[in-house]
Amino acid sequence: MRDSTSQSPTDPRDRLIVALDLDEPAAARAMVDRIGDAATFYKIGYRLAYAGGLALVPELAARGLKVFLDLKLHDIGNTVEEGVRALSGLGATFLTVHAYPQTMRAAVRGRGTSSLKIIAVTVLTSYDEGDARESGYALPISELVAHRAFQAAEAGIDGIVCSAFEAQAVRNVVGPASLIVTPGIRPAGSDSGDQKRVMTPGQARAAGIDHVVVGRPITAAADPRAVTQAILAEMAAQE
Ligand SMILES: O=C(O)c1cc(=O)[nH]c(=O)n1[C@@H]1O[C@H](COP(=O)(O)O)[C@@H](O)[C@H]1O
Repeated sequence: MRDSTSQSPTDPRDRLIVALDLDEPAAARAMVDRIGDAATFYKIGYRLAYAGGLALVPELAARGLKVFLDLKLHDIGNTVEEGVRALSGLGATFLTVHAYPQTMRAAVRGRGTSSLKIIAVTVLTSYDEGDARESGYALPISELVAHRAFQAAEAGIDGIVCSAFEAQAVRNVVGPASLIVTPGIRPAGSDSGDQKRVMTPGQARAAGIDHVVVGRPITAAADPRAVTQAILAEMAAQE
């Protein structure tokens, strides 16, 4: 399997990003403590960020953990650029923006020389072809994702969020140095919820992704640490 990406994780635990989609920082801290050293990379989305969770970014970073700040920014260029600039010193490793050319170029300018990696969200994993058509897109999802991945590469973006179904096509477009991050990941037998383009951790790894994002299957589990370890073991079996 392809595994020569220059930015690909060296610690296998970094391949799994646990989405801390919880109501408050105290709940997120408790979840991080329960998972313990099984996970090294956490995602803070806007549910938690708007409830005081931005303060967790430097806090988790100071504990040696990596943070994916998933704010999915999209606005006029100046607002995105200055917003990214304001976020770039927090200590996050990844920040998401929507994959629109103006937005992506502005985010790259705002990131400047900081080590923050800008990750572009192509087509949400909760969308199927009908949802994309309803939103006014005539292209099939696979083509829309590839189109946006191409534009992301042109804009100097560091990585792509897509579903694992599009991972190989995206790799062909962005090359080996770009990161591919896939949510919509479900261990076999677990509830898909609102996700529509879904793969298992092992299938995603075999498809050449760099990182999977998993939230509810871990955070809603009776034993989040055990589920985390099982997902990592399933991915390691594909190495
Ligand atoms: O940018 C993301 O992280 C994201 C993009 C996408 O296309 N689909 C998607 O599910 N996500 C996020 O990934 C996480 C998936 O959570 P679960 O469905 O609970 O595993 C959520 O925090 C979503 O906001």
